[in-house]
Amino acid sequence: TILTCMSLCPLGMEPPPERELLCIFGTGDLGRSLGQRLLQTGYRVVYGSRRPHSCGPLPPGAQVMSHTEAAQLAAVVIVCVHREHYDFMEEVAPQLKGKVLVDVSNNSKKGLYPESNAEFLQSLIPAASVVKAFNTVSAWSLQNGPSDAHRQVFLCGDKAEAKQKVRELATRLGLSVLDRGSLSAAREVEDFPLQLFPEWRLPLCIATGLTGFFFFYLLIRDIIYAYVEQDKDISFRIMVSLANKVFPIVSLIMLSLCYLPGVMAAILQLYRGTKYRRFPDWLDHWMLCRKQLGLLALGFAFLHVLYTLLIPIRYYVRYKIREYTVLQIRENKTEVFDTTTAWYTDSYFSVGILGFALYILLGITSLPSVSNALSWREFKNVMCLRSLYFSLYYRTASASSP
Ligand SMILES: NC(=O)C1=CN([C@@H]2O[C@H](COP(=O)(O)OP(=O)(O)OC[C@H]3O[C@@H](n4cnc5c(N)ncnc54)[C@H](OP(=O)(O)O)[C@@H]3O)[C@@H](O)[C@H]2O)C=CC1
Ligand SMILES: [Cu+2]
Repeated sequence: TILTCMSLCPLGMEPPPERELLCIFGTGDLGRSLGQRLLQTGYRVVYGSRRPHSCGPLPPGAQVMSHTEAAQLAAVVIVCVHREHYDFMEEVAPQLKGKVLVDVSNNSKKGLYPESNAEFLQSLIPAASVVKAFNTVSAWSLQNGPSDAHRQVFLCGDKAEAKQKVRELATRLGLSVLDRGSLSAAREVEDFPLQLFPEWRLPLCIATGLTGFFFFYLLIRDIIYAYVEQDKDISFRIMVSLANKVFPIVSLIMLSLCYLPGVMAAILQLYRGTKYRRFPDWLDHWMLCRKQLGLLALGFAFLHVLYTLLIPIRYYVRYKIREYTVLQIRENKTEVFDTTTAWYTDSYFSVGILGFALYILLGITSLPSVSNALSWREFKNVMCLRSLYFSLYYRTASASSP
């Protein structure tokens, strides 16, 4: 633990022994942030730029010169330039012979180019050893101290020595390094930053679609129907009552959508008699966004809890209670206390709260850092408990509602 802690803690790192000089091409956002961190770590940094005299403020202590001059000075060159501009590299090629070239670039879309950026760079400068790294860290997080999610650096390259050099560099920066193999893995590594959002897109669309559908359905069924049939205006119910019907419905559907693909995948494997075949694309995609479906379901359940807690302070509810009390007084009647109802409503709330607590527990355990610390059996028990509470909650809920 102490060892990993030290490798993660930038301030606890030893500075490089002989204040090694590194070269960075490009004085843009990433070039500056990376240079600043490297200088803080104890490296010396020289920038290679198209305009060494007018490139704006650079981190204090850094030198700046032309690409050719800068490349000559260092054994490692970090290319912080977009792939579209890589053609300038060919002019620098003679100075890059035998050097380690670090490719940090990302693309804005998948499949934009036939080969990965790193392989493209290697083909431009065959005499250098290209290593892909740092593309998953951001300039922003480098400046503001990387959080856990932005600590991970994926490395790949064909020359072991070159990779080792970059690995050392990343470790000194307080980043954790994962070796992804040879340069042919660069394409996959370049896709990582693009994969952050697609997993949310589908779940968000489903959530919006379901919310919209059930809102309009309930609007017609409850409010417009009452208006047309009985000429009653109960449109104020849209704000709380209607919303509080939509949220739990959407939450439960999303929760089932979160578990359904796992069951379907299991059935498919049993049917095929093997687990060594790919799932159809739609199922694969669905399986990959289960966590997001579950987290959105949790969000909707949370809204449902808030809206339910709000009920007693609503004007409408207070009015109804007062009206009923006055009616009893007028008619000189007394409502008898019904123990069964008391039991029903209390257990309804209590099981609801416990169910929600377990829902949250499930949400927390699905966070990578927590689930890594749990064994599979612990995780499974959390899930079983939760579904037990849910079935209890909805049984009491249906029994207690009029
Ligand atoms: N910003 C980020 O958070 C991250 C960026 N990256 C990758 O890092 C690379 C650089 O990104 P970023 O710093 O944000 O980009 P910027 O646009 O901020 O900077 C790019 C730099 O490239 C140089 N440049 C621009 N055009 C040319 C050209 N025609 N020929 C030679 N050099 C040129 C310029 O430096 P000069 O004027 O000094 O020559 C410029 O400052 C990209 O490949 C990006 O995908 C990867 C991870 C995170
Ligand atoms: Cu409920």
